[in-house]
Amino acid sequence: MPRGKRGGRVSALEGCREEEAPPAADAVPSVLWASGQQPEAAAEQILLRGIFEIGRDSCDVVLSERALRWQPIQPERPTGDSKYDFLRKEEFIELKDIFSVKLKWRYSVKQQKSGTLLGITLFICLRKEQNKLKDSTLDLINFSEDHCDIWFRQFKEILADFSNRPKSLKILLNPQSHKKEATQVYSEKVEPLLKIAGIKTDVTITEYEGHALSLLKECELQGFDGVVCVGGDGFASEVAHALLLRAQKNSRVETDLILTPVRAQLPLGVIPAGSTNVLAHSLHGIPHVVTATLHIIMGHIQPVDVCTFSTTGKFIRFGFSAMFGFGGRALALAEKYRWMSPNQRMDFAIIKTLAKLKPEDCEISFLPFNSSQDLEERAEGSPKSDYNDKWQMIQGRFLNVSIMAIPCLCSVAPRGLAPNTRLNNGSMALIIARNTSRPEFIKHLKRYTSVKNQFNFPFVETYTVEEVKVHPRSNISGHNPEEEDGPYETTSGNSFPWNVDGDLMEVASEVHVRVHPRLINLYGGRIEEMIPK
Ligand SMILES: Nc1ncnc2c1ncn2[C@@H]1O[C@H](COP(=O)(O)OP(=O)(O)OP(=O)(O)O)[C@@H](O)[C@H]1O
Repeated sequence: MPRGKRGGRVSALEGCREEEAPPAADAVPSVLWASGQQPEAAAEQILLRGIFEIGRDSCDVVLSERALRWQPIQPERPTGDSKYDFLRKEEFIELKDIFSVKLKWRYSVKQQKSGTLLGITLFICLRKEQNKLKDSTLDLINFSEDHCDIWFRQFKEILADFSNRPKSLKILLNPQSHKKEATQVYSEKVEPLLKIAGIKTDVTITEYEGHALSLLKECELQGFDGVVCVGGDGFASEVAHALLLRAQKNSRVETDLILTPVRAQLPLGVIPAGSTNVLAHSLHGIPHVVTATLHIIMGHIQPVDVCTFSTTGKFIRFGFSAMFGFGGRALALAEKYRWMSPNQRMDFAIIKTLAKLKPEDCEISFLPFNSSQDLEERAEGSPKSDYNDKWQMIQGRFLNVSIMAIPCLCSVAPRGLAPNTRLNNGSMALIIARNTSRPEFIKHLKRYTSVKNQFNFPFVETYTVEEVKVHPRSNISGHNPEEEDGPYETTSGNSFPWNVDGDLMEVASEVHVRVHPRLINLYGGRIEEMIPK
């Protein structure tokens, strides 16, 4: 059986083009695989066994149902010599970590069409520290076309069995996100990986605010396995809202007042390319483009809780988190300074809103989380029996009210704005900051950046809830047209600004927020599983 020359590392060949197998990231540090939990080899059926050169060694390679294992071939040694056993240490990768396979060819300048087969390249998803995923390659070198063909077809078959992985995606890209880098992020980091994985894409670059919403109302999504948005939180929230609205319309759910929404039909992938990437950060534990892309490619799915926002019996929108009071006012003010860079205008608005800090006089009623009810039942919209009489009410003057269905991890709050909630535990965190002095409130805000408990202040209360109604008791503090750049201005007269996933929502009266367990599937890994213990 012809084999590659010893020591002839393929990536080191000069003057050659390797077309079929483009170089992905750096080669896999094999020690990483070996240190993982090895799948039980003995019990597995062997699919193929053969010899390939891996790295600089000729290896005995075994492909079984769950893993690919290899061991350098060593000359016979006297038995019982532990030193040589160590040298023969087996390495492996699990098949579930492979996302593509290509034949590796060498083309010289003269060989434009038919090149020389060098072997097979496997594209692998590696788990790194801090929840990061990274793409890598493993070259299996063998010059025999027949040999490689058998292995190549076997790998293709294995990959085809991962039916949860998307084959075709609708991509929506906001070119205006953050510093307008979403297009570059997509073409440089996302598209090459999707191509290697053989995923078909249909890309729409949005042209105006609300474009994604109107497009997803009408466009044909048959044939797509998922939708992916490239942008920030406002954009991701718009796309999630659009997918959920579409699902209600398809199921003929009355959208004037959505009580028990149906789940979105397609999963959504979120590529972080905005000024705030709270959703992607909460989903993946890190706002990292390659990690987000690999979760999509690998078909990792997370069902995630979603809130509905309504007022006076009318549905407004879907969303993942909201802030009323300080958070809403700061966003409303930042929106007036769109000409500034995103970070600049938000910093400026926060400082200005702090300078004019004012409590909101309101009544907050909430339904505490009923942990005894089955989440699956709730997700299916089963009635809540007599639990409705458990509503509680608090009133007073509040500086900020946060209502969050997801942990809201972000760079300024590494533990999350709502560290006690999970992506899909069927509850929301209600965090209330009562009126206090400005220095005390600032101290509370600063705590978010540290690992200390940001809620350990006498004026802060936290609840785990299923529903919340925020009812401002007077409208006086609403719109104040006299105050040219005051923090209370809204664009629609006497209304109160809310910050819903970084988007401004202006509502004049009571807002009713309800959480709906696992309403949308998002591409992402389980953070709890991913954080090393
Ligand atoms: N082509 C476009 N032009 C202007 N706005 C757009 C366009 N496409 C989408 N949008 C809107 O831009 C808003 C903000 O986008 P996104 O969240 O991606 O960026 P961001 O930089 O994180 O935003 P923000 O500056 O609000 O934090 C979204 O609400 C979205 O509807």
